[in-house]
Amino acid sequence: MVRYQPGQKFDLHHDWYPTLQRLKDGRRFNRIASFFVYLEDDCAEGETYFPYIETGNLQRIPDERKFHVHEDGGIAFPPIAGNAVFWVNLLANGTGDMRVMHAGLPVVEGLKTAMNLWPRRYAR
Ligand SMILES: O=C(O)CCC(=O)C(=O)O
Ligand SMILES: [Fe+2]
Repeated sequence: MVRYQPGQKFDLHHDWYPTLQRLKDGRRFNRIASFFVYLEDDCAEGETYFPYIETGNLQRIPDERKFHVHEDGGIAFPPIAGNAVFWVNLLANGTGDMRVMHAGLPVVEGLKTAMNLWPRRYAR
């Protein structure tokens, strides 16, 4: 769970681990994908921002309320309670994909609450 009050943000990062995480039973894993679910959207701004995702070849006009092209490049998803963003974190060879770097832009007013679900890929 993440919760933001006015002025709070989450700086640019990726959700995948640079090195595999190790469990007590010895298994090692990374976060293959992310589901980011907005639970509370009673706020101004606070978009989830992906600076390296381009929309150049979109086949249809997107709904601007769901996401928009950011003025600095990339795309941004405004928090809408009940909506979720899904993306894949790892390349086919298991290493992290830099294109899914993202940030939680500052919340200017109100509260934003959201939940992360991180399915795992285990090393064999
Ligand atoms: O708050 C956001 O929009 C992004 C949060 C995030 O990236 C995370 O919790 O890993
Ligand atoms: Fe994240």
